[in-house]
Amino acid sequence: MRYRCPVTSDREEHKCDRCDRCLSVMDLKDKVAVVTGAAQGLGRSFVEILLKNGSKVALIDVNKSLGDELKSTLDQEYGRDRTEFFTADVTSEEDLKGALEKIVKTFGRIDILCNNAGIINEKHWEKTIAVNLGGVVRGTYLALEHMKKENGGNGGVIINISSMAGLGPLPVAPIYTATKHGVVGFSRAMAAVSKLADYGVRINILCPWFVKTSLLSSLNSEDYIERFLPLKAMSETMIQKHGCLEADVVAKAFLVLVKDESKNGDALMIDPEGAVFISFPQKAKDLPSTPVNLE
Ligand SMILES: NC(=O)C1=CN([C@@H]2O[C@H](COP(=O)(O)OP(=O)(O)OC[C@H]3O[C@@H](n4cnc5c(N)ncnc54)[C@H](O)[C@@H]3O)[C@@H](O)[C@H]2O)C=CC1
Ligand SMILES: CCCCC/C=C\C=C\C(=O)C/C=C\C/C=C\CCCC(=O)O
Repeated sequence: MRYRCPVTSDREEHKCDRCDRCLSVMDLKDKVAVVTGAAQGLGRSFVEILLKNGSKVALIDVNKSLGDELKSTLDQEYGRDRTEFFTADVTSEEDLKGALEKIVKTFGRIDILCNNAGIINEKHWEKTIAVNLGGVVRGTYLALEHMKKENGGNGGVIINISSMAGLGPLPVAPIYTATKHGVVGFSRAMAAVSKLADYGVRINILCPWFVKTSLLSSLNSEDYIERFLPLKAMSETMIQKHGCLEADVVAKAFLVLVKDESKNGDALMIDPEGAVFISFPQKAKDLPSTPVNLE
């Protein structure tokens, strides 16, 4: 059957820059992907969309029982050789290093990493920083050792999960906001490093609006919001007004960041109105600004 562009309907050579033929697109068939925080919620949706696109997926989570349960569900649908579950806490260097080494032993390589594990806990804020920012830094550094071309890796792509709270403030959760801004800054800087040092690895960021997962129930726990409890109604109003995303919709945006080879250091924001790439200026000096008179 002759090719027909799904965007322009062209049958001949063309340049719409929107279809798979015009864009440089990563083929996920037989690629090896790793997802942290994979046992439920967004992580689970990322695992499933990678499997549907032909990848093998290593699931990492601190919750062993949920991870084992998901592994047996996936075995029935995709076959036993397509996934493996590894128990690891992303705050532990020993755990995560060990898990990635076992993954390379099992599957032979790592092509895709999604640093997704995250929590909201404003009371135990040091833990929130350790998981949300520390886990992303650790995962990125450890996986690059296996993925970068200078070490004999095949290159690939790392997707770090931030939030819209990585682009603007979520008043009910200042520490969470700080970690998610940190994920954006770290990922952009590492994307520049990867390009300059020719690692062959793209590093991108996903920034979702509120999603229907167990994380949302943090909003109902005084233990998690602590001193910011009076601001709880503000977040509830935001959700009532704009709605809440389904995890499988966010997974479609994740897939764009994985596949589009032209994206490195890019942040994709997704809310109930749709998905948009965020335009950051190249330099801080190019940010919108207002002069201040110091005299
Ligand atoms: N649900 C939402 O509204 C939004 C979530 N996000 C981000 O998406 C990511 C996933 O969140 P959800 O799926 O909503 O949460 P979730 O609570 O449904 O799932 C998180 C998973 O991470 C695992 N996990 C937690 N700490 C871990 C650790 N130290 N090591 C390994 N695994 C660990 C949990 O066991 C759980 O399986 C997080 O980074 C979150 O900040 C971003 C925007 C909105
Ligand atoms: C401590 C309880 C918080 C409960 C909220 C639960 C989950 C939230 C997860 C998020 O990542 C939040 C996602 C989107 C909203 C973030 C910022 C608001 C928009 C900022 C802006 O528009 O400038």
